[in-house]
Amino acid sequence: MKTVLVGVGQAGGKVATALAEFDDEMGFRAVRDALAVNSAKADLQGLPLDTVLIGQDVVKGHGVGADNELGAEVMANDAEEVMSELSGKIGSDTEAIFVIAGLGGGTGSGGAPVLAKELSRVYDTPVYAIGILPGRDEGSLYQANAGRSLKTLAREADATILIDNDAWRETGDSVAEGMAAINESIARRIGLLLAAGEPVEDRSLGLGGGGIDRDVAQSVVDTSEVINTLRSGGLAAVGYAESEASEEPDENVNVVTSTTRKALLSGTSLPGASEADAALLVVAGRPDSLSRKGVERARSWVEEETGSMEVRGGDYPLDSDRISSLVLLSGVERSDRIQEFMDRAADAQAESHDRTEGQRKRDAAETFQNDELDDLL
Ligand SMILES: Nc1nc2c(ncn2[C@@H]2O[C@H](COP(=O)(O)OP(=O)(O)OP(=O)(O)O)[C@@H](O)[C@H]2O)c(=O)[nH]1
Repeated sequence: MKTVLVGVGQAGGKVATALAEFDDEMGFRAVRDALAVNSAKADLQGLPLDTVLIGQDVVKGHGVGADNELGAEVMANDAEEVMSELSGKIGSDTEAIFVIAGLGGGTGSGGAPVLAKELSRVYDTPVYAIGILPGRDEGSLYQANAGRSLKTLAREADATILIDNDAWRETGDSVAEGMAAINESIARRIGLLLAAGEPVEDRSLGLGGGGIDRDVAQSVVDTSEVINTLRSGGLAAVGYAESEASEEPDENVNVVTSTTRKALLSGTSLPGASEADAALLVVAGRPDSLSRKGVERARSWVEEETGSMEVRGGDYPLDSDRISSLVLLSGVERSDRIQEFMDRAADAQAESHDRTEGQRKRDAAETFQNDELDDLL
């Protein structure tokens, strides 16, 4: 999937960098170009990407200090410059544009929905967002910011893949300590998803050694399958797990099914999200040891677990000693994790509005429709 990345804000710039570097190291060539946009000059310095500094006349390069309304405003004011920089990167062969941002801060939280809206207005190419949710311990301003940003982003982007900053945190790690590891996890998952539709070069993938055999490394999962899985719009999540494989396909039936189970039940970017409108399963491994039966069983299991009849899938030939499963879930609005997050965001906003607490029981899917949480735009 030929992709252009735009990282907005600090988290956006760092994750876009991690993803572009992963794609490059693996030789996937799915990431065709990347741009980092920020209102804080210091956060752009040192990034190995092209950059645009926004809001210079307002915040003088110092960032918007977690004020996401100001983040939205400076992006709107300087959208022309950002779009002009992007017009040199987005070509007729671009298959997707990814806007990446941490939703709890200011620049990315406010700027990403504004940019997604503008990109959708100008380009026919699908515009997807990767939205990073603040960890539970990040404070109510971050929760409220993320709630408003997510509500708006979900409306403006064609789909929003959510990453929960608590998802892959080791016990005892603070969010800050775990950040590099989280960014690597995001890069691997999204990187493999983007690569699924691309032919790959003959080099090691780092999945237990070995290189990719050019003769068999064709794209089995087509880019259109990723796009169709995300077509229902709304919120999405990715799950991933890998395990040691046996040489014989028959011995790998259970490896494929158990790895897929692990990917969905304990490896997703949004813990607890398993109910979905649509899903895509990509099982990667050495073709002569990959069990077709295992892949079919895993796909049926994903259908049962997600409650979706729209589960696409395929295997991805990879000369590796390991078998890995990547699951893309689309339409996860009804998950408990989203419900819990939207409740927290609405409470945090109510607190900041100095309101007495309203009705406590909310339906997260409805929170996207009603006015309990203010839109940002
Ligand atoms: N996964 C991940 N999350 C990050 C990273 N850096 C910051 N975050 C999260 O992103 C949110 C804050 O967003 P930032 O990107 O730092 O803020 P910003 O968009 O630059 O906005 P301002 O600094 O307020 O102008 C918080 O929830 C952080 O936990 C990162 O490198 N990786």
